[in-house]
Amino acid sequence: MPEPAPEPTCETAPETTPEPALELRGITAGYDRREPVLREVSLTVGDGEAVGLLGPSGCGKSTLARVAALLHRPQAGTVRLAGRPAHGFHHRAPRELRTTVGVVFQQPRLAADPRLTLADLIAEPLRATGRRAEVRVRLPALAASVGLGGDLLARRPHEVSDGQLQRACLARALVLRPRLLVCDEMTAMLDASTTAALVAAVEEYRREHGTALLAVGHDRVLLERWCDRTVEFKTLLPR
Ligand SMILES: Nc1ncnc2c1ncn2[C@@H]1O[C@H](COP(=O)(O)OP(=O)(O)OP(=O)(O)O)[C@@H](O)[C@H]1O
Repeated sequence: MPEPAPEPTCETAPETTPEPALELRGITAGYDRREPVLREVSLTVGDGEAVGLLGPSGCGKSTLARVAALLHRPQAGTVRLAGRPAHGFHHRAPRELRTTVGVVFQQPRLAADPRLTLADLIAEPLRATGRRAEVRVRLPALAASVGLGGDLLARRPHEVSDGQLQRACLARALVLRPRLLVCDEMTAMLDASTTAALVAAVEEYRREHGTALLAVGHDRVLLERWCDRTVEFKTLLPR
């Protein structure tokens, strides 16, 4: 006779919901303390979730993206990354918090150091965080996953197209395996086929690593296809 299955007990561990990748609460931020661009804005991106942020030009989407990426300090409000507070630091947030977010901007030529080869551009965050040994292991696969191969990696930004440079910027944003990727108009300067290739590369990466995404843009059709949900900037303001 087989042993009867044990009765379930109420001591079974409760199911835990993972912390959201990003929680912004009551964010007030801008460039002039008297006239903030963002006033008490709140936004949550769940663990592994993809959220598209839409809104009219100048409403503050990029400012919000920069707050989420810990590149712009808010005047008020709280920022949590994967449940950990990332606000209120005297200088800037510690490195292990900053590296939980990767960011890609609209204009790769403004974001990329013109002196570095694409290989060095992608690998630099690994070197800067003392993980030099991982460069040889991780770089070829990551570069290939964003569609960069052959001699492109040995070229400098002025020797490649905007699309190729943006692929390198995407790989750089992913090289430390962030929990959250922020794409601020990542494809705004690119043609349809390069846009499709970059979005596919992000999606492939997210499928493999469960990375959450905050994608800022104007292209509603693209963001609705790409993301789990889209939000209008105005809905993030207090009611
Ligand atoms: N570095 C800065 N210094 C001063 N003002 C800035 C700076 N960056 C942005 N602003 C201003 O903040 C406001 C919001 O800009 P932001 O770029 O966040 O808007 P956006 O919604 O992303 O716009 P777009 O869709 O056109 O990119 C604008 O009025 C802009 O002029």
